[in-house]
Amino acid sequence: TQSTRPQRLLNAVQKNATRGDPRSVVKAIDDFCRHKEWAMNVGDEKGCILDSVVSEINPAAVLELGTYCGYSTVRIARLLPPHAKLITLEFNPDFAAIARQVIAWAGLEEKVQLVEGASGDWIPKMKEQFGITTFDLVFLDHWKDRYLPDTKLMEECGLLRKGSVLLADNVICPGTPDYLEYIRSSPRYESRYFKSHLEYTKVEDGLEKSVFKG
Ligand SMILES: O=C(NC/C=C/[C@H]1O[C@@H](n2cnc(C(F)(F)F)c2)[C@H](O)[C@@H]1O)c1cc([N+](=O)[O-])cc(O)c1O
Ligand SMILES: [Mg+2]
Repeated sequence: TQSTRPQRLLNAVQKNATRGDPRSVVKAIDDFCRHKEWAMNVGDEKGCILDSVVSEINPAAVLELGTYCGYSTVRIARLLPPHAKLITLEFNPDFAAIARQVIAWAGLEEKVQLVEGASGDWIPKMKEQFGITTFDLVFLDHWKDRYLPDTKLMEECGLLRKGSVLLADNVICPGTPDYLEYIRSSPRYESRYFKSHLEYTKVEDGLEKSVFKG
């Protein structure tokens, strides 16, 4: 049977990274995607911007929308203080199965809760299911047409507090025009664009960091 790209990415991690060493897992995936097969991880260039935002916030509660193979999950979780929690949502069970193994290889299972399903189903249940009051950081990297509806849903469900940070990948490529329009024109957010490049390419892309004003 043919292997899938996520399976080949996991194989590269298990072959080239050291168990329990998140940095080596991140490097193994970046090397694989740069030299073997491109994959839609946030990547090393935008990943450094992600790292700086995570380190600045030092969040206790993080939500990631779009786990895929777990690359940004590992990038974020490796920087979290003890007892901090990262909940990552993944819709595709095959991707989730790969991501669980990548997260385990990095030795970060304790800090990560991978939840399978749709954002529309899970966002309203975050408080009751996981004892979350509000998220300090949300990383949006899932289907680009879901960024806006899910942001509105998080607002409605009271999951954002004054100072909560939304960090959105791909606001240029593939692009999230309705989300950008909303977040940049809303008086309830202070937004800033971090110009970068689409992972492993020279194409422009960037991250939009938006602070909720409550
Ligand atoms: O399409 C892109 N990303 C879509 C990413 C989608 C990923 O998010 C999951 N998801 C869907 N709903 C949920 C929720 F919320 F329910 F959990 C999670 C999907 O199953 C998939 O693994 C993309 C494309 C390019 N590109 O260059 O084409 C570059 C990138 O960085 C990208 O992120
Ligand atoms: Mg992305």
